[in-house]
Amino acid sequence: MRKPDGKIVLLGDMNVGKTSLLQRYMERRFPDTVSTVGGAFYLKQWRSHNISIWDTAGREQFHGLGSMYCRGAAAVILTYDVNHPQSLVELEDRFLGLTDTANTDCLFAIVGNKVDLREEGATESQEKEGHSPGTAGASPKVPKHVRLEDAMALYKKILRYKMLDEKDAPAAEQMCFETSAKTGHNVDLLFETLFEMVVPMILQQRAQGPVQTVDISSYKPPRQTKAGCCA
Ligand SMILES: Nc1nc2c(ncn2[C@@H]2O[C@H](COP(=O)(O)OP(=O)(O)OP(=O)(O)O)[C@@H](O)[C@H]2O)c(=O)[nH]1
Ligand SMILES: [Mg+2]
Repeated sequence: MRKPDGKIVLLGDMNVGKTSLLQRYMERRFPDTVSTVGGAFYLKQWRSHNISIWDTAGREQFHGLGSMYCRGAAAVILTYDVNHPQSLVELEDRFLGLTDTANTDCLFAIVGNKVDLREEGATESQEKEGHSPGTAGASPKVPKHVRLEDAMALYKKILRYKMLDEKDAPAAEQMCFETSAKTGHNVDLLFETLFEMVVPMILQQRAQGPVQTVDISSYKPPRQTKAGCCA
């Protein structure tokens, strides 16, 4: 097997559809999945480059592995479920910190998956209320879904967290996607946009030295201090 030239990592809460997105893209299907244990990766040849795409486990018990998988990443796909606003909150609270080990010029994509369910839900509730799809005038409700603007706001927050100038980074409109692993909506667009952005980084990395790779055998769980936590 050839050594990967660059790395992309999928992060996000359990059940948001990381594995399904990757399988939709790589295998062109939407199979039943089981919750990921640890992590797994696919190798994608894009032009003359090999890009590894790492699928990680969203389950809390594997959280410690996340930063190891992100080491040396050229891009991170932060994934949430558009039907679960909390999954977007978790990206900031639980997953963003894991990306500190990624490349300093790491790209971030924010991906709201399962849009097919949102569309299905909207049609059902419109039917219940006697509206045909697309009819205006439904009573205002507390939003049950994540709006794309919320994802874009998070993207801008991430740039600030990484101390990147908005002018130098790709625009939020370009890096925030809404997808469906079930229907395939925007899945190719997501991965291929990132590949196109990652290739110049690979060329730059090559000029600078070898790519960092993940060595699972070297992972050591964090040592517990007596006090249980440290400042
Ligand atoms: N309707 C719909 N269901 C989806 C979509 N993507 C994933 N699912 C379903 O959501 C469930 C979880 O999907 P996974 O891909 O296993 O989620 P995950 O993020 O990899 O979860 P962990 O491995 O536990 O972190 C499965 O039942 C999928 O079939 C989607 O776009 N639409
Ligand atoms: Mg998974």
